[in-house]
Amino acid sequence: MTSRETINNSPGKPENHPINRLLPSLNLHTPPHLKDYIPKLPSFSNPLIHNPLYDLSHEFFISPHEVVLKKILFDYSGENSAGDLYTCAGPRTDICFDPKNVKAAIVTCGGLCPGLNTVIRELVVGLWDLYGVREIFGVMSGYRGFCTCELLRLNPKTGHDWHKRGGTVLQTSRGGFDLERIVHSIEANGFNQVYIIGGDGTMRGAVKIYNEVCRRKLNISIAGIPKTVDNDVGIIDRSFGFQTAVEIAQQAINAAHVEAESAVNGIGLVKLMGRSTGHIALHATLSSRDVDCCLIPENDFYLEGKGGLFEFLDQRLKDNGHFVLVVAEGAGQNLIPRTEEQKEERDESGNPVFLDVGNWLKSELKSWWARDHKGLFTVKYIDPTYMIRAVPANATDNLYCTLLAHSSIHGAMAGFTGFVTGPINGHYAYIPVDEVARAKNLVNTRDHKWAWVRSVTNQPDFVKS
Ligand SMILES: Nc1ncnc2c1ncn2[C@@H]1O[C@H](COP(=O)(O)OP(=O)(O)OP(=O)(O)O)[C@@H](O)[C@H]1O
Ligand SMILES: O=P(O)(O)OC[C@H]1O[C@](O)(CO)[C@@H](O)[C@@H]1O
Ligand SMILES: [Mg+2]
Repeated sequence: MTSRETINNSPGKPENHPINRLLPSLNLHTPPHLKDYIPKLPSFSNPLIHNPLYDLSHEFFISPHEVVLKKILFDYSGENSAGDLYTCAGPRTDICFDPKNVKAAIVTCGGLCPGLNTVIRELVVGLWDLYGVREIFGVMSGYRGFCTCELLRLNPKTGHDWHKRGGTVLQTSRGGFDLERIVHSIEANGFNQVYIIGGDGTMRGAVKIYNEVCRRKLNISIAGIPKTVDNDVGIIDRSFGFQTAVEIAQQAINAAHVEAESAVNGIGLVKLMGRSTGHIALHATLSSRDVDCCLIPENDFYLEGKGGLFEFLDQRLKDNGHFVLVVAEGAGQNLIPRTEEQKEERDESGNPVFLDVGNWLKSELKSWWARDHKGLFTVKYIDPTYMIRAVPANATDNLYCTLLAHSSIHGAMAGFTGFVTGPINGHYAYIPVDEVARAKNLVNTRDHKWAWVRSVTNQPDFVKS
């Protein structure tokens, strides 16, 4: 349902200006709208027009033509250097739901992430205060809650302090996705706005729900809110809770550094979350500056021989007497010996189950030292695991969650559906959910950030010569 229009008018520029060459290559990624399949959708005035708290005189409402440019830095003299435009998020003058008739459902799926409770709280407060919606329900325990019909009635009073709490008051789960039962439950309960908060797996589920709702031509808006502590969701700038997680990860690295420095040939080994992406490890490394080597899933490494980890570590121990090693949980999985059964292991959502790279590294380090060295040697392994994600959001993430939730409400009220809300270059946008479900945000080991890690740590590139 994603429509891509080509923009080809260029007001105010001389015909031969080089920037004109960009215009044919701009793609507008419009989120689906209920009108796509319900042509006679009613229209209502946005109640914010009568809200005395808002100054409507200056660019308050978003026009249908306001867009956010994905790639804001480009060379306009080059070929194919322009890019993608996304619909600007925010309130519209006309909305497609009468707030009196809105019945909203909110669900959280997948792993925890700091800020989940803030998003839930702000969805409730925003629906209630901005639009006057009174029928708001939490669906308990992820997608499974639609099937069991476990609902929790929500209002701003019940959720007033949720932004101060880690976790999700609605509980979450993996697996249990049953499309038929979910859409049946949405219809049977009379929900006409469904807010789905989750990561890449959740968004793949949201695409299926949206497609089925669309096929049945139901007047129901499906709104996705991207959540993942790993920061692996593509297109958007970053996911909420990520900064909080990086902050907490610092504490683990600090402790590892203190332990390593205080021992003879001390190694401080920290394993951080990051299933298939090393964003947390990378950002924590860059912020800390105490890290000697950072291992991420996007950059293969090896232990023995020239250019390997042990050679580097040996030299650092000789130079500094200690070593801090940060490893993302998804790194080195191809190096750890495993049984056929372990290779096949999946969690309830179908995600591969990892072996503990930290424990494996610890044991490899000890064997290496015993084999090739004499004298004292200590490895202190710190695995903060869930501690970095089971905390309340920090101030920045709390604000982000609030804007995200309110932008999402404005989008659903305006009749958008099958969309995800997220910041693109600092501006909130509505992105087709199928694009978000496909886009993966990996660490680009060829960009300046990874180069910066290499220059801070001086670690090898692990490319075998
Ligand atoms: N391809 C898919 N189709 C339908 N549902 C899916 C799909 N992939 C995952 N899901 C469902 O989405 C929910 C969450 O998925 P998953 O456990 O992979 O977490 P996630 O949303 O990726 O979040 P995170 O990885 O940040 O923890 C689960 O209920 C799972 O069954
Ligand atoms: O919550 P679970 O099922 O233990 O899964 C943990 C995984 O969830 C995440 O926190 C988010 O995907 C990963 O970093 C981690 O591998
Ligand atoms: Mg995921």
